[in-house]
Parts: sequence; structure tokens; C-alpha cells
Amino acid sequence: MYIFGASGHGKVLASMLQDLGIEIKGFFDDEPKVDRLFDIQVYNVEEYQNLKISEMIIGIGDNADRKKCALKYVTKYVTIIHPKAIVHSSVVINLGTVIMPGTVINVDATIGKHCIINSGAIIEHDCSIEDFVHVSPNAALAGGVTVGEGTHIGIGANVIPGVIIGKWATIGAGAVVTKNVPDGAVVVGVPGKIIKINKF
Ligand SMILES: CC(=O)SCCNC(=O)CCNC(=O)[C@H](O)C(C)(C)COP(=O)(O)OP(=O)(O)OC[C@H]1O[C@@H](n2cnc3c(N)ncnc32)[C@H](O)[C@@H]1OP(=O)(O)O
Repeated sequence: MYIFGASGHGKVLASMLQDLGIEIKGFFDDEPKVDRLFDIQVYNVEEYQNLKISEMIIGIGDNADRKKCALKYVTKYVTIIHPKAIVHSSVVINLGTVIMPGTVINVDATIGKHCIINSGAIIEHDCSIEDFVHVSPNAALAGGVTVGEGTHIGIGANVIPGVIIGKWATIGAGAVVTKNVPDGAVVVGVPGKIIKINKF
């Protein structure tokens, strides 16, 4: 297994893979700052074509950069679910997604490709999470919430039942989202208010 990205999120993925007893053959990075990480080789992306990549996971925390990487490097991506996550058997999780320790994902939720469901996040029943979303640590989505592609839910944010959050939106740390959120909106506070709309 190779990890694309040798900084913060890449390190977290490496520690998860070690917990699962999965061998890490190397890291890739476009600007490697170290030669080795966890005593594992860090390769420059230029070496990508020279190696036989059997399986890979993207260790890039930024949603837009993770999408660019997934589109550029087409290979066999895997899904990682930490054994200390609680995931109902009906939940659909797509390739390239990482489910961190302490998360709870309840019945009939669906999670797209290359998402990060971070430590202690709660995704309640019937939620629909599109590709390249990051749900930060300790954030909670109540039942039937929809989150559009590339959206970042900040640490400790809460979303009430049935809310629809658009694509490439940002929900600030600790916000409480009580209304639908348009594409690209940045929402902060309790109750959540839009402070700007980003182009994407
Ligand atoms: C393992 C991990 O680390 S996972 C990573 C988890 N990361 C996060 O959760 C980060 C979430 N990011 C945030 O909360 C950010 O503050 C953002 C994205 C909401 C806003 O960032 P920016 O666009 O840079 O906005 P900026 O910092 O300029 O703040 C704009 C205003 O919103 C306020 N604001 C910013 N964030 C918040 C927040 N979370 N709650 C309430 N108010 C906020 C600021 O105080 C400022 O108000 P002012 O104009 O009255 O001074």
C-alpha cells in the first residue's frame, strides 16, 4: 500500500494502516520535506511511473487538492475503516474514503469517494455524503443530512436533521447549521450564518 502525501493527514493514515497491520511500501509527495517517514521511503511524485503501485490511499487533507490528485493518478484506491469505528452493515462507503477511530455511521448512510470521516465524527441514519467531503473530528450530522461534493465540515460543528449542504461549502468550527447551505458558502456561528460565498 502506498500513501500519497507525506505530511499531517498522510501521517495519520500511516498510523491507521499500522494499527490494521497493513504494510506501507512508501509515501509519495510533490514536495517531500523528508526522505523517510515512520522509517518508510518518501518518493518524489516523479518516481510514480517507475514503481508498481498495487494499492493507494490519498493522504491529503485539502478537499480540492485530494480531488486533483485522484483525477491525475488513476490507480487502485482502497477504503480504510479503523476497527474502532462503528459502522452499520447497511452503510455504503466508496473507494478512497477513510473512516477514523471513534466515528459512528448509522443505518442507511452513504459516503462517497475519497472522503475523510475524521476522529469521533457522527454521521446519523440516512445521511448522504458526496465525494471529496471532509467531516472533521467531533462534528455531528443528524439524520437525513445531505453534504455536497468537496464540502468541509469543521471540527465540532453540528447539523440538524434533513439539512442540505451544497458543494464546496465550508462549515466553520463549532457552527450549528439549522438551514440549507448553498454551494460554496462559508457558514459560522450558532445558529450558523453565511459570511461569504467562495467561487469553485
Ligand atoms: C485533524 C484536523 O485538524 S481536521 C481540520 C479541522 N479544521 C477546521 O475545523 C477548520 C474550520 N475553519 C474555520 O472555522 C475557519 O475559521 C473558517 C473556514 C470558518 C473561516 O476562515 P476564514 O475564511 O479564513 O475567515 P476569517 O478567519 O477571516 O474569519 C472571518 C470572520 O468569521 C469569524 N469566524 C471564523 N471562524 C469562525 C468560527 N468557526 N466560528 C465563529 N466565527 C468564526 C472570525 O472571527 C471573523 O469575524 P470578524 O470579521 O468579526 O473578525
